[in-house]
Amino acid sequence: MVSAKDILSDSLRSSVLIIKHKDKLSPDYVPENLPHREEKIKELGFVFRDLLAGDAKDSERVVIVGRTGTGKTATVRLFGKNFEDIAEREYGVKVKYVHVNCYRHRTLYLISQEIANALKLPIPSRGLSAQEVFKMIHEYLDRRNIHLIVALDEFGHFLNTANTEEIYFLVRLYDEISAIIKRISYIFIVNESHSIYKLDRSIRDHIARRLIEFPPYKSMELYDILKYRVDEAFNDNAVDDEVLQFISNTYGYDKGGNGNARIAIETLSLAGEIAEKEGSPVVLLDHAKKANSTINPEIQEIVDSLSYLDLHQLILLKALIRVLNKSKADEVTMGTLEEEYISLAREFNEEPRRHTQVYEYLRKLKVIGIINTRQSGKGMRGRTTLVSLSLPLDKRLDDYIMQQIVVRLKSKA
Ligand SMILES: Nc1ncnc2c1ncn2[C@@H]1O[C@H](COP(=O)(O)OP(=O)(O)OP(=O)(O)O)[C@@H](O)[C@H]1O
Repeated sequence: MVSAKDILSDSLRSSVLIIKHKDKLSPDYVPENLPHREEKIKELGFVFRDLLAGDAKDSERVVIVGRTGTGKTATVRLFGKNFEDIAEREYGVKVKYVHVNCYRHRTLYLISQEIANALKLPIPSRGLSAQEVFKMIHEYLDRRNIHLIVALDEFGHFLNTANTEEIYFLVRLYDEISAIIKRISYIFIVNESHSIYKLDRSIRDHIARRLIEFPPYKSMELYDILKYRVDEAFNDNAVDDEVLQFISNTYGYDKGGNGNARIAIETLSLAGEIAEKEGSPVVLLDHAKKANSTINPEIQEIVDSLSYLDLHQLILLKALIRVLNKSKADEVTMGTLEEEYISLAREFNEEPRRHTQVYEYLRKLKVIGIINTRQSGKGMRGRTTLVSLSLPLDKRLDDYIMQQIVVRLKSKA
């Protein structure tokens, strides 16, 4: 009998490795180049270029805003590292860049400690306040003639938890510390712009003067990002072009996706692992599809179940998407939905089904998990059923439903 050890040893020896640098697919890895973020790096350079003058007296601040996975962290980190280098080598100016994650360090005190640690500045063990630590940091920079750029990533967490005085102290530092040369500059990274607009005006006006927006990636942008990662992390010719097209079309913002590079890279990485596990020397479309359904299991299951629905159930679903799109609301009343269904069925030259049948369809769609229903509470005349979609309104879903309707209509003809 073959021992378990032999089986393991054989499988290890014969396994095909197509990912040569796994670390380059990890979310923390910052590549040397960030396709489609070159302009943002230039904009950051523009904001901080006065620090290179040698006699810079003012500090700078800028807010970076964008959805998750739009490259905010990676871009700012890459900028910081390169800016430090260029300042020293080409201008003989000392600039230090420090990146603080405010999710992990969400109080003023923890932020001050983190900056001090990054500068290797020993803090006396007697309990100093955060304000005192900031003063020490400033004096340290002054003594060594250093300008500091602090990136405050996930800054929304600090804004949501800190009290007004702390926020005020941090962002209006040089109202509190008197200095001839203001040595500490900031990059505030926030996930959505509204967290800034909720702020007190005196703080908001102070930080939101300069804003750099990071839009969600379009599919051709994701394609370039993925291609670059493939070159860095995979063996030559190990990834089929269809894989890149599939992933970038799935997540591209212009194709109805969320424009999130992190998920796109994660899908690529997982597709690579699946291919390796199956012993395939090349990552193929099928591996990418499997990876995608692992990452989005519920959505995939629901989308699969659409192919079992019949024509009028699909028309009802399409009608729901249409009214939700029109009304920009999250839910619609049964009455409105039914009216839309009737008119849509007629557009397709179909005789609309009767009310009881439509109710039955709704029940079926609810069982599949694609819609939710609830009874309206107080505040509405009578009681009515409110219907909502349980998936995000997504153009791809809409297109897919339409495609299924067309298939059903054709097979009837
Ligand atoms: N233009 C790009 N080129 C290459 N890789 C990119 C690019 N943009 C983002 N990435 C990669 O995508 C992942 C997510 O990016 P990043 O963490 O910078 O996004 P983020 O906007 O800061 O998201 P969050 O708000 O969730 O922190 C990282 O692995 C990053 O390296």
